[in-house]
Amino acid sequence: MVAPPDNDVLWARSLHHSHSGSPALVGVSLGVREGEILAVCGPRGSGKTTLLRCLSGQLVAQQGEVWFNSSPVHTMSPLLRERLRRDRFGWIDPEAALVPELTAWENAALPLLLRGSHRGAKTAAMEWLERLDIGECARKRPHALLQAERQRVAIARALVTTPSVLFADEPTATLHRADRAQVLRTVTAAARSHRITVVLATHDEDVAALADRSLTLVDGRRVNSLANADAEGRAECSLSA
Ligand SMILES: Nc1ncnc2c1ncn2[C@@H]1O[C@H](COP(=O)(O)OP(=O)(O)OP(=O)(O)O)[C@@H](O)[C@H]1O
Repeated sequence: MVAPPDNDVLWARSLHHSHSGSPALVGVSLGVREGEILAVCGPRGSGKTTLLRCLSGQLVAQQGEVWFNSSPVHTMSPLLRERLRRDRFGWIDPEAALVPELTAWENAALPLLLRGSHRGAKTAAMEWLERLDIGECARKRPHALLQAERQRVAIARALVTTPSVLFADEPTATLHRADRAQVLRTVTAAARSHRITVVLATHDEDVAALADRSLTLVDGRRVNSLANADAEGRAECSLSA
């Protein structure tokens, strides 16, 4: 087992994974630099979600390696992987799964509350809700929120711990076009200002254009990697993959 390059926060080598015998990832390798925003593009069923789940330690690929900050994720115990996800990663799903009994701010603060970081949890959650333009919804429960508002709460929850890496799986797929651009700009600006590395799965070219770099999967295989010359406010471009 050879350790990855020091300057990649996340690194994967030759990932292979099948679901019930049908291949979802076929030899995918990549590296992501600290603070980089990488878009993982590809049509439906091309393996984007499976790749994000392998990189974040939710799933261990049947073959291949995943490293986070020079630690092998693929050989970690389930408990260590869970801790890694809780302490260092944020995750946004296409549709918000919020706790119905909790208010918006309590949902957003949940990762901090679960860590036992009660002090400052509400302030941090409120700051993210304000930044995502839903501060006035803080006391509402999910059933009283619009779908777009629920998704913003889920985004606030993913950012509230200031994770090292944010995994965003089609984070704006359920939003209207106008909402989509604004939410994505907020997320990418927040990531850049806090040096959060982002791995963003999308099949939308407009979304991918906000990243520093994009790679494309087709039928579970990597077909290219492009630096986005005009990504907004981008950090220095990484060509490490
Ligand atoms: N839990 C599962 N059980 C069986 N097959 C699965 C499972 N998850 C994914 N697949 C299959 O694996 C392949 C890759 O799916 P994946 O969800 O990773 O792709 P995707 O690019 O994220 O697609 P989408 O844009 O539709 O979410 C697809 O053929 C999909 O049907």
